[in-house]
Amino acid sequence: MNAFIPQPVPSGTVVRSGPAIVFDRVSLVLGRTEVLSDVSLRGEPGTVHAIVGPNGGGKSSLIRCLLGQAPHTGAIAIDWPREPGRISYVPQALEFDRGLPMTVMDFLAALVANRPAFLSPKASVKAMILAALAEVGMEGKAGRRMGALSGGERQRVMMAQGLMPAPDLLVLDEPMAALDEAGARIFERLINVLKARGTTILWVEHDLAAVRRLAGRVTGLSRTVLFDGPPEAELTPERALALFSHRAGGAA
Ligand SMILES: Nc1ncnc2c1ncn2[C@@H]1O[C@H](COP(=O)(O)OP(=O)(O)OP(=O)(O)O)[C@@H](O)[C@H]1O
Repeated sequence: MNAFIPQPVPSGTVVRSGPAIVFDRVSLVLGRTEVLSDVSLRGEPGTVHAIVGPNGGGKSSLIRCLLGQAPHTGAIAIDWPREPGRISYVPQALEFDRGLPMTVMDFLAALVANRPAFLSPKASVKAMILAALAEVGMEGKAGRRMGALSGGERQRVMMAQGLMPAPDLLVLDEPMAALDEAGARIFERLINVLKARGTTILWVEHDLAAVRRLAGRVTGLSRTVLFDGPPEAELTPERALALFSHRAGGAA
C-alpha cells in the first residue's frame, strides 16, 4: 500500500476539503471566434462538478482558462480552505508517436519526479508509480512503450499521473472517452474514493449517465451557461436531447 495513492477513507475520518473554484463572468475570444461569453459558475469545495455540452461548446477552453493557458477576461479564483494544495490535471487523450522509445515508467517518472527520463527514478518514486498503475489496472505494463499503448491504456496512464500524489483539486477533461467497461468502472471507483477524501473535482464529460451517477452539480455549457444545478433536476431526457443537438453558441 502506498501512502501517496488515494485510498478509501475509513468512516468517521475528518476529511480535508479541497478548494472552491469560482468563474466570474469569464469570456474568451480566439481569433474571430467568441469561444466563451460571460461564463459564471462555482464548484463547491469537495464536490464533483461536471461540465457538459456539445462539441465546440467551450468546455476544454474553460479548463485552459482555469490553468492559465488562455487569454480570458473576467476572474477565476481557486479558494483554498487553508494553504494551497495540490492540483492535478488529466487532459483529453494525448497522441504519441508510435515509435516513441519512452516507457510508461519513464514517462510517469519524468512527470512526477521532475527529472530527465534518462535518469532512472528513485526506488520510492518507482514504488509510487507502480502502485498508481495498479490502481488503474495497468499492473505489469510499466515497461511498455508509450507509443505502443492503446488509446484506453494511454488514458489510464494519464489517470495514474493525476493520482500522484493524491490531489486536492482534480481537473478532468473527458477522461472516459477512450475507456472500455473495465476502465470506466476503475475510473468511477477512483472518483468515489477522491470524493470521500474531500477532493474538489471539475470534470468535463459527455457521458450523461456517468454524470448523473457521480456528480453533485452539472453545468451545461455552449459558449454561455445554459443551465446549472443538480444532475437529477437538470439532466432531464428532453434537456439531454436538446443539449447535444444544440449548436455551439446558439440559443438555449
Ligand atoms: N486556438 C484557437 N483559435 C481559434 N478557435 C479556437 C481555438 N481553440 C479552440 N477554438 C474554438 O473554440 C471553440 C471551443 O473549443 P473547445 O475545444 O473548448 O470545445 P469543447 O466544448 O471542449 O469541444 P469538444 O466537446 O469537441 O471537446 C471551438 O469552436 C474551437 O474551434
